[in-house]
Amino acid sequence: MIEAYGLTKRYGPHTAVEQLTFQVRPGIVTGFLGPNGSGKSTTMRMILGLDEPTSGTVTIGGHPYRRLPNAGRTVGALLDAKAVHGGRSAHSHLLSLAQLAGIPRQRVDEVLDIVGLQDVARRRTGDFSLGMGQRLGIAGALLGDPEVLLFDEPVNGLDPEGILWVRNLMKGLAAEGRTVFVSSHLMSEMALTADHLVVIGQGRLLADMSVREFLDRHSTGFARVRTPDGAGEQRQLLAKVLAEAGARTDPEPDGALRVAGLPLPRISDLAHQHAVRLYELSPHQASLEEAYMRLTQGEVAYRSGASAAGPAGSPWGAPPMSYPGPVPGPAADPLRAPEDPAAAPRAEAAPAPDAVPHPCGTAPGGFGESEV
Ligand SMILES: Nc1ncnc2c1ncn2[C@@H]1O[C@H](COP(=O)(O)OP(=O)(O)OP(=O)(O)O)[C@@H](O)[C@H]1O
Repeated sequence: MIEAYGLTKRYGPHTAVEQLTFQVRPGIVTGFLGPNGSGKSTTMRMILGLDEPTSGTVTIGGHPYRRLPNAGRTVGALLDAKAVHGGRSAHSHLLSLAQLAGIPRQRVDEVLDIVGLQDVARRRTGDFSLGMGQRLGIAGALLGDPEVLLFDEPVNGLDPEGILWVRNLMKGLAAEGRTVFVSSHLMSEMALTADHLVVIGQGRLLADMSVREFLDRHSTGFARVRTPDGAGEQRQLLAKVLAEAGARTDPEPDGALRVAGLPLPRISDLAHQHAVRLYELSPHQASLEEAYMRLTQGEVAYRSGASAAGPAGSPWGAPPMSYPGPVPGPAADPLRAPEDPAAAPRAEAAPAPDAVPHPCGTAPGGFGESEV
């Protein structure tokens, strides 16, 4: 169990994390969600003893990370998949970590097998793709067969098959009774992976509840209504009538109307009274992604200038970023802001934990350059 109480981190005048109190329980996957710059990595670094809280506490199994007995075996983490010496092979990287933590050599082959890197185990990690690097980072986290696992954006760079694999891995680890805390800015992915959500915005707690409860609380129902003439006169008349009755209406790209604020029978009655024929009248629930966008609206630290006003006719007013839906390419990632050097986390000199490799793959004192 991970427990944070009043966790706060300030960098000079900037508050990165503010009064966070939450628990991460064993046996389930807990998703840690927030837009870019909301404080997820800072929180994870404090959990792992890599950053000192300005105030508040965070413990794993009742101990601060640095006082954990056998931390290297109790906690595994993937923080930054790129934090690997590019000249070393995957095998030698993992072997160094294993040796420092007193983990038997054969475990290296086991974790390489689990993450599917056995065929490239002797290749330079510098030649690895982003996805292979993620798999290597996950292998490092699993090395000590730990009870508590933290993953910071583990699906970054993975293809659909890799994403599915990570999802099943997380669920499997939780099913074994482990504590699994996984950060993401993609609600759609978390909806399929997590049982519980901790959502933050600008360092503050926005939600701490099950995925089901999150949906029930934050998503709103709406109706889709379609007239035979698409965006023609009939639809215009219906939109006017529904708006007069108190509904919010928004045009959908396919010519339908999205109607919120009126029950379906009332929409049907109004259409009938005004002789508007309907080809569709169907109930819908906003997706988890939409619910998340609504919740974090106004909590986005870095926003894209082009889309800051939101799409025309957005049912959510002016969301912090346009959400174009499942479009391939960079636009599919609604919360990724353009590169902002000011937003890049800077390494903070923190006293090294005990002389064991850190679960996120960084070893106190550094590793040698040569193959082991
Ligand atoms: N060492 C640091 N010094 C100063 N500011 C920092 C430092 N580390 C993080 N920050 C700031 O704290 C805020 C939270 O950053 P953090 O990296 O924790 O967010 P995040 O939610 O993990 O973002 P992302 O999803 O982009 O990784 C940001 O405004 C960031 O610029």
